[in-house]
Amino acid sequence: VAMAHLAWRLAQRWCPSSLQVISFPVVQLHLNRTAMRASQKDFENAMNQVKLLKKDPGNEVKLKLYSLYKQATEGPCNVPKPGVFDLINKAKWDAWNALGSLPKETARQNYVDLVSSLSSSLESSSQVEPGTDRKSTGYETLMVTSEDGITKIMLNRPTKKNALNVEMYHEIMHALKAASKDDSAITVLTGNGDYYSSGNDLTNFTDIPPGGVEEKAKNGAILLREFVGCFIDFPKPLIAVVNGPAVGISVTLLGLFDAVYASDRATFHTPFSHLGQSPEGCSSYTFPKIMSPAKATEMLVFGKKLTAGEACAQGLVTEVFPDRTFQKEVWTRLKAFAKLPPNAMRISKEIIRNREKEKLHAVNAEECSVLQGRWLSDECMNAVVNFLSRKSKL
Ligand SMILES: CCCCCCCCCC/C=C\CC(=O)SCCNC(=O)CCNC(=O)[C@H](O)C(C)(C)COP(=O)(O)OP(=O)(O)OC[C@H]1O[C@@H](n2cnc3c(N)ncnc32)[C@H](O)[C@@H]1OP(=O)(O)O
Repeated sequence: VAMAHLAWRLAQRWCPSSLQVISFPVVQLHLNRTAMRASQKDFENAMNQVKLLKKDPGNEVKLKLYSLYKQATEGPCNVPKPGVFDLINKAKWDAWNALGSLPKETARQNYVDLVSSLSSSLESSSQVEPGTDRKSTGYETLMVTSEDGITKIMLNRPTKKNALNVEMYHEIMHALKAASKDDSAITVLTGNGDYYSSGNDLTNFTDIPPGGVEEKAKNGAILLREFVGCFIDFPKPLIAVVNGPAVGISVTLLGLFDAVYASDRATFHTPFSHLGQSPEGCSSYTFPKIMSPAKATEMLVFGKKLTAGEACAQGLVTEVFPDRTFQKEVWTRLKAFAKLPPNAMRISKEIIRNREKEKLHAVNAEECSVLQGRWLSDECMNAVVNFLSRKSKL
């Protein structure tokens, strides 16, 4: 009752009034501006401008910016509606959904107009972090930067140990697609804070759609398959900089990276059986190949946690560095790699990956289908409930 009361009070504060205000000016802008078209460059400039605003424009404007950004980049909202208790994501979903079938170009123009009006009304700073060529904004759960020929995708939910919520899955896919087309030579995935990532956000299981848990599991499997597919198909050298402990899907995906550098503080843990789940990220195929079937079984079936040294000895990690010098040593090395001829690196990766691609996609499909069933099992549901009610941690 207390939860419902709290949710209702928060919903009153957040949603109905702000959403009416959100949708109306957007429609007006649409009518007034149909003749104008913002270019992709204008849109990118506007995204950078938002980052430079010194004053917080407030939640209502941020919701507008968010919805226009999503509409401009992904088109009409067609993702499942978050549950009533997931207030923030629900407010964002409502804002995006309120844009209906507004064309992408118009959303892009409206975004540019809104940012321009904010920039003139709020003081903005023209200072860019020194040495930063480009900073991608518009991400809620990531920090994406590009400099020295390296696009860095940093998982940015440090207070949740960089657990992957549904939004983060989508944003990583988006960032990978953008990185595959930008002018960087290599791409890096890393974590902000003390963890690399604690894996799938277990609250992903809580907002049940009208179609019930079956629909939730089906949507989860579709999302997971698409997500892992982006790693299989990523065309440039992809490097993991594992700054701290890694759990679940953040570990299994490492088998699809081209190099993995780890701090000696990192650990590698895939407690799938403890969670009533089964391996994903193609690990049922890559891990036995990388480390032998028996060692893979210890990790994937018995949930044995490896130190960074052990993971390196078994081939999952390329090299381990002392935590004290980790960042300096790794980035020095990556900057040198990024100076190599990018087309040669891309073609060499293609030759290595192409032999396996079909197999990897087939494995991915099978793993997702098995997991879809697992998510409906009592074993899995009990494990999630135990974590969420704080009865158990890893
Ligand atoms: C059916 C729909 C699915 C939709 C999604 C589809 C794709 C899914 C595909 C992948 C499926 C599974 C693969 C996996 O990744 S399985 C692994 C899942 N991860 C875990 O089980 C880790 C759970 N976390 C912990 O055990 C501990 O938090 C920790 C990582 C050992 C850290 O312990 P700590 O004591 O140092 O810190 P703690 O206080 O617990 O954490 C700080 C806050 O962060 C929250 N948090 C951490 N990890 C997660 C997580 N994985 N999910 C959700 N929340 C997490 C934690 O609750 C704390 O929050 P708060 O401060 O209490 O608010």
